[in-house]
Amino acid sequence: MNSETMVKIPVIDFSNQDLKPGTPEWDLVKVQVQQAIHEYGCFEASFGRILEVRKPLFGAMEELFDLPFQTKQLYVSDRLFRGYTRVSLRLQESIQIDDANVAENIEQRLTKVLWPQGNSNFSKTLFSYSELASGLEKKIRRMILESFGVEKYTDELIDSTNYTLRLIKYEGKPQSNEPSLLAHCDQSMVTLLYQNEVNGLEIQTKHGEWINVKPSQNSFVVITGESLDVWLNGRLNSPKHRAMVTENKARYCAVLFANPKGGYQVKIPEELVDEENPLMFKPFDYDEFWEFYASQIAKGDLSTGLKAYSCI
Ligand SMILES: O=C(O)CCC(=O)C(=O)O
Ligand SMILES: [Fe+2]
Repeated sequence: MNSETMVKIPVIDFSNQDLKPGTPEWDLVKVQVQQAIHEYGCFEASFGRILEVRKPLFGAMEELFDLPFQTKQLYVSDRLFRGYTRVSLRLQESIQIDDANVAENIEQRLTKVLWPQGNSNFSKTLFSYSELASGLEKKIRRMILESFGVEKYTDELIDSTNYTLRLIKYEGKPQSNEPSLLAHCDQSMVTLLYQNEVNGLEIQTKHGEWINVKPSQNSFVVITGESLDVWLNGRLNSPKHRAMVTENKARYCAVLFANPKGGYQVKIPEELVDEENPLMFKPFDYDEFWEFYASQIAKGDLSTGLKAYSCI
C-alpha cells in the first residue's frame, strides 16, 4: 500500500515579490502552475518569506496543543468538525478557525476562549501566517483562472472566500500502519499547507501511485480542492492525499483552506459549458454542503464529498 516512489511533485518558485499579472515573469510561473495542476493537481510553492514566521508559528502551535484537554475543548464552533477535534485512535488533534485572515476574528473567537487573560502574540502569529498564505493563494488562484480563460471571475471568487485555518498536531509514534489522516480530497478551492520538519504527507497520482511529499522549509504544498474542480465544471483533478506519520517526533501542520463563504452560491461560469462540456454540477452553498459532509465524516466516509453532493 505504501509504495515508496522517487516521483516528486513540481517545485515552483514564487519568491519574486513583484510577481504581477501581465508581466513575462507572471506568465512563466503561470505555465508551470498550469502544467503542475494538470499532471498532479498540486505542487510545492517555494516562498522564502514564510521563513520569517516559521519559528513563531510552530512555537504557537506547541503552546496551543500543550494546553489541557479541558481548555482546548472550550473552543467549539457552530459547525461540526470546525472547532477542536481529537481523534485519539490516530493520535491526531486539530483546531479550525474561519476567516483567519481577519486579525480580530482570531483574537475574539479563538485566543480569548483559550487564554481569557489574553495572548496577543498567539493571535499575531496566526494572523501573520494566514496573511502570507492567503496573499500567495490569491496569486495562485488568479493564475489558475487565467489558464482556463475565466480570469474575469477572479475578484468575485476571491471576495467570497472564507480562509479557514486548520492547525494539526500528529503525535509521534503511531501504533499501527494505518494512516494518521485518512485518504481524502480537499473540499476547498485551493489549500496551502506548511509543516514542521516531520514529513508524512502522501499524494496520489492519476495513476494511483502514492508520492511521499518532503517539502523544503521555505515551501508550501499547494493542493487543489473539489470546490475549484466543480466550479471549473470538472476540468481539474483534485488529488487524493493522506498523512502517514512514522517518525517519533510530533508533526505540526498549518493548513489554510480557501473555501467559498457560506451564503455565496458557487456556480459554474457559462464560458465553461458547451456541447462538448455539458453542465456537470449544480450550484452549491459551501456551508449547506458542509452539513452533509460533516455527517459523512462522522460515518468515517471521507470519499463522498462535494463532487458527489453537487453532481447532476
Ligand atoms: O497533514 C497533512 O499533511 C495533510 C492535512 C490535510 O490533508 C488536511 O487537513 O486536509
Ligand atoms: Fe487535505
